[in-house]
Parts: sequence; structure tokens; C-alpha cells
Amino acid sequence: MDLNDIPVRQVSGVSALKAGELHAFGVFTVNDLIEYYPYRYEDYRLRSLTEAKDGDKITVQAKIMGIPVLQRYGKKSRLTCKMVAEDWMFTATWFNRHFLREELTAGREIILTGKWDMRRSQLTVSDSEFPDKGTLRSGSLQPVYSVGGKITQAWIRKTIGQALLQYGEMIPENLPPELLREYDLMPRRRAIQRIHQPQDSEEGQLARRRMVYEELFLFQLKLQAYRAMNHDRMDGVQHELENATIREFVRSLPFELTDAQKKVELEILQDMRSPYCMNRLLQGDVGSGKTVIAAIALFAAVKSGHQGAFMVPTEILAEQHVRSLTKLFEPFGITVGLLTGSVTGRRRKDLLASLQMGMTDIIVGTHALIQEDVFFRSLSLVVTDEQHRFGVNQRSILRRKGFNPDVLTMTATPIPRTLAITAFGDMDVSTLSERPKGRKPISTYWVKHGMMDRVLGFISREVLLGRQAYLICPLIEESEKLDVQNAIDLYVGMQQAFPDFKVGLLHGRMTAAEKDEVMRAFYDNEVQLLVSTTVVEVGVDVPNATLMIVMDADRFGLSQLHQLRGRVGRGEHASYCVLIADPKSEVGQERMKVMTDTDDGFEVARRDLELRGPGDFFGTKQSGVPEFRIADMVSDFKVLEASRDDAARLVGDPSFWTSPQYAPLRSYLQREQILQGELID
Ligand SMILES: Nc1ncnc2c1ncn2[C@@H]1O[C@H](COP(=O)(O)OP(=O)(O)OP(=O)(O)O)[C@@H](O)[C@H]1O
Repeated sequence: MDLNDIPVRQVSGVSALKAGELHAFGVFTVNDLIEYYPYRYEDYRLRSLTEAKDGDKITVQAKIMGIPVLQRYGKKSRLTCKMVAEDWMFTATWFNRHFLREELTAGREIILTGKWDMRRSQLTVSDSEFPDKGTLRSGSLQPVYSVGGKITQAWIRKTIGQALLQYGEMIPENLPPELLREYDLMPRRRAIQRIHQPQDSEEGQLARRRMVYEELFLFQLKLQAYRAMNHDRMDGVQHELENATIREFVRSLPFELTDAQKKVELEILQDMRSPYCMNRLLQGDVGSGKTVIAAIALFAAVKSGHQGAFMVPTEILAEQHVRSLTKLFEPFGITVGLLTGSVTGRRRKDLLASLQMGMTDIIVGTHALIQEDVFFRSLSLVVTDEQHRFGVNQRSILRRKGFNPDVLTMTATPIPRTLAITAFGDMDVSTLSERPKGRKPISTYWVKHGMMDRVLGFISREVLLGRQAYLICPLIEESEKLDVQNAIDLYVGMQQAFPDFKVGLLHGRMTAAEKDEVMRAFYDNEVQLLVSTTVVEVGVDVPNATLMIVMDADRFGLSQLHQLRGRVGRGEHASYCVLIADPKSEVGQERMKVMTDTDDGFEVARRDLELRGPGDFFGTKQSGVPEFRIADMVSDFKVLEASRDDAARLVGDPSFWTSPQYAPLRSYLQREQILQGELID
């Protein structure tokens, strides 16, 4: 019997009510319960008073010396009693434990845990036990769990202990012996038992080490198995590409590809030619030229007789891409359509019909693009933005729709290696490691609000040189309304400050048509200063803009600031980013410093990870970065890397799919719906 199949109610002491409470913690089965790990331990090991420092929390064994004294103050009470431990006389004090008075008889042994006040020779007791009654906690490390509601620390300890008693013998090993040997890992049964009931902290650490490895290894196994199967399926579209045709298109581009772009182009075209489904991540710093790579891939799909979809996070970006792709593709007779929430009615109907008949070759739009009532004649390539990263499930939705396109995911957020192999471990990764030639570094300044006058002078200077500027208003997450009001106020202020310039305004509450008009005017340099909320954050490309000013910059995350800064420095002119902020916290100041220190996105991302911790990195829950129960992506990074290599090696070995010793891992994959019953023996 699998512990995953035994409901937690079967553990004695778990009532229906308690089971309901446990569900809120994600605990449904016995396995969930025994894998509900403590996040730290409370130390109840006996110590000697001579070693204890003032203020320490300690546990000591003592003998009761005097007669207890009880004082009551209304409902509250204070109980004191003289004790001796190793010839050391002290006073033990309990608050609101009047009922203990009867038990405190002179000469009796007692174990006390509490805070030691050395100066007054006094211990404020939080826990006490009598050895003659049998001890529960004393002498051990007690696990501390995350609890709440009706689930108390004491109850969960007892219940997990009970589960281990009832089912401990049934805990199976799931890692193959060669890995246990290689890393000298504790067997699973012992590790689980010890993690909840360690005898000493070394043992607790060893148990944790084993479970961390297991957790990361299983996670990587999922990704690697998915990836391996994907490569084996051979049911992707095998694009037939003439080199000469692709070359002709590349020659028509207004610039020469960088070496990095050429390399990535080759990787992608090779995937597209192959019979398996491409699942590739293209990462590059802001402005490194990812879009043109997407264009080449889309061109290749169409020239092989299929269609392509380009999914982007905002309507503004969709419009921008339609404009630039149309320009590039028109000479080659390739048609580009736009599908966003604002395309409705007749226009939408016609577009969908034309897609289904294959008259529209490429469709650019937001997420709805590949869902619902959208049908293609032959979709063979989906280019998507990181924010729309397809999970394993979404990919199977695509499959069920009857096509099996190649997927190219682009990310504008350089991802530190740690996260890349975690969140995107099932993908092949291409990296654009250089920006186009001739780009000057972006100079970044951090100034206080008091220097706004100088900033205005800076804007004026750049605009008079023929350049353009962005002015970004802070984002107030709780209130879009306030956000918009802020933007409007700033817009009015700028119009007054610069009566000779044209100032534009962009925010989330404007209609798509209004936004598009403002953006178009900015592209065409009819607007010189664009006051905007973060809607311009991702992907907007106006090479003549050279000045990015961010108000209250400390309200933004580092990667967001880097994205915003990436809106400038996209052409031949020197560019500047000015961060206006008076951060109060140290982290806030540190963030500003990171931005002025470097304009390398990978470095920013690395520092961001350090400052924020990984859970927060992508800012959203749907980031695809998993939450681990016990592992920590930063401190357990080495294990993460090792487990990735181990998992990849294992799934690459044909015996993994057949040999009985890997059966527990295969059933794990099946339970996680990676195998979906396909490859299991
Ligand atoms: N090889 C190149 N030489 C010169 N300019 C280039 C080259 N490749 C791309 N560009 C130009 O550089 C600018 C930035 O490219 P692109 O918009 O593709 O960047 P990106 O990587 O998508 O950046 P972001 O993530 O910031 O949106 C564009 O104006 C593009 O036309």
C-alpha cells in the first residue's frame, strides 16, 4: 500500500475536523503528513548552568529546594521556587501556572526550560517536566512546524509521531542505491524519522541533507523526463528550410546580426528542422536583439508552409511587433495579423476565418491567441514571452488541439543560472550574450527628490539635442486609480515645466486605441517626453529615446528597474537612466546601489536574487519557480546542480525505463502526470 493513497484520517487521533484543518496545510495523505517537515528545532537538550550565558534559553535538570510561593494578581499569577543545579542555587519563576504548586515538593527532581537571568540567578520557566513521570521533550531537539488554526505545535508533533509509529515501517526507499552510495545519503525511512525526531543536530542535518537531495532530484527528474520524452516523440513538425531563403531574409534586415544572434539562429533552425518538438528558452539582456531572432524563426515556419503565432504580454507590444514584422515581411509576401482583446466583432471573425484558412501567416497577440475558438490551418511555431511560459499542462492543451508546434520562449529577464536550471530545466537554453555593436553603456544615476530641478534640466538638454525621454510614475499596487491619478498629475506638471515640448501620457486605464496613438506619436518623435506607468516596461523599442527617469524608484523591484532602464540605450546615442528615490530601508538603498554599479542584466539578477530570495524573483506566483518543502534554492544550489545532472543521466539510460530498481521513480513520474501512462512498463 502506498502512503500516498492512505488518507490522513487513518492516523489515530486525526478526527474529521482535524483532517479538514490539515487540508489547509496541503496535508491530505499519510505521506503528506510525514513529509510535513519542521522548519527549525527547539533545543531541549540538558545544559549546565555554568556554561549558560545571560539571556540564553536553556534546559537544566534541578532539584526543588524550598517551598513554592504563589502570588496572584487578579486572574494572573506568579509562582516561584528555590532550586539547585550542580551546587548553583537559583529561583525558578512561572507565570500563570498556579496549578504546579502542588507538584513542587522539596527534594523532587525537575527539568526546567526557560530564559536564564544570570545577574539575578533566576530562570523564567516556559516548560517544565518531572523525570519521575517520564519526560517528553527534555534532552532532545524538538521540531517546530508551521502551524495555525486548531493545529498546535504539540498536536502536530504528537500526530506526526503517531503516523511514524503506525506507518514508519511502510516508508519505501525511492532513490536508486547508486545515488545513495554516491552521496552517502541516509536511507529514506530513517531520514524521515530523524527529521521529525533527531537525536542530535548532526543527525538532523544529515536527515535534512538526504531529504533536500531527494526533493531536488525528484523535481529535476520530472523536468528531465519530460524533456527526454519530448525529444523521443518525433511528432513535432519537421520544417523544411532552404538555407538560401533564410539567408535572403537575413540579408534584408537593416543591420548585420551579431555573432551571438548568428549562433542562436543556428540553434533554433536546427531544432525546427528536427522531427521533435522544440522547447527552447531564448534569454538575453534587455536590448540584445531577441525580436529579430523571433522574426527569423517565424519567417522559417511560414516558408516551410506553416503558420506562426507570437504571444506577447501587452497590447502595446503586440502593436509594436505587428508594425515591425509587417515592415520586415511585406517584401516576402508574408501576412501578419493582430489579435488582442480590442479586436472584436466583424474584424475578429474575419481574422479567425483567415487564420483557419491559412491566409494569415503570422498572428501576433496576447494570451487568448492560442485558446478558445482560435484555429489554425497549420500552426508550427509559437513564440512566447516569458510571462506566458507554457507549463507542461498547457503544452498538452496545445497537443490536444491537434497540433504540436515548436515553442520558443523568450525572456527579457536575464535569469541567474540557479533559477534557469530550476524553473526552465525542461528546456534547452539559448543565450544572447552580447548587445549589438556600437551600443554605449547606459549611465545610471541615483538622485534624491530634492534634485528634481536638475533632472528637469537634464530632460531639457536631451530633448534639445533631438532625443526623447520616458518619465515613469511609481506603481501603487493596491490602487490602480491612484496610480493613474499620479500619472495624470505628473503629466500636467511636465506640460507646465516644458511648454515648448510635446508631452504624452500613457497608463493602464486608457483604451487600446488611445494607447496605440500615444505610442505611435512617441515612435515618430511627435511626442518628446512620455509620462507613463510601467506599461512600457517590457519590450518597447524606441531607439531615439535616451533618457529614462523613474520616480520613487525604490518602489520597484530590481529586475523591473533593469527592464525600464532597458528602454533606453537601444540606438547609437549615449543614454541615461535617472532613479529618483529617498529609500528608507537598507535594502532599498542597496537596490539603488546595484543599479548604479552595473548595467549588466545578469549581474543585476544575481544581486536581486541575493537581496530578495528566489521565491520573490519573478514577482508572481505563476512564475514557474517551484516552492520547495525543504530545499532552499540559494543555499542548496550545489545540490540542485548535482541533482539535475544525476536526473539527466538517469533518464538518458535506457534501463531507467525498464529496470525494476527504478520502478519507484517511474511511478512517481506517473503520479505527477509526466508519463500519463505512456512509457510505463
Ligand atoms: N544585430 C543588430 N545590430 C544592430 N541593431 C540591432 C541588432 N539586432 C537588433 N537590433 C536593434 O536593437 C534594438 C533592440 O532589439 P530588440 O527589440 O529585439 O531587443 P530585445 O532583446 O527584444 O530587448 P527587450 O527585451 O529589451 O525588449 C531594436 O531596435 C533592434 O532593431
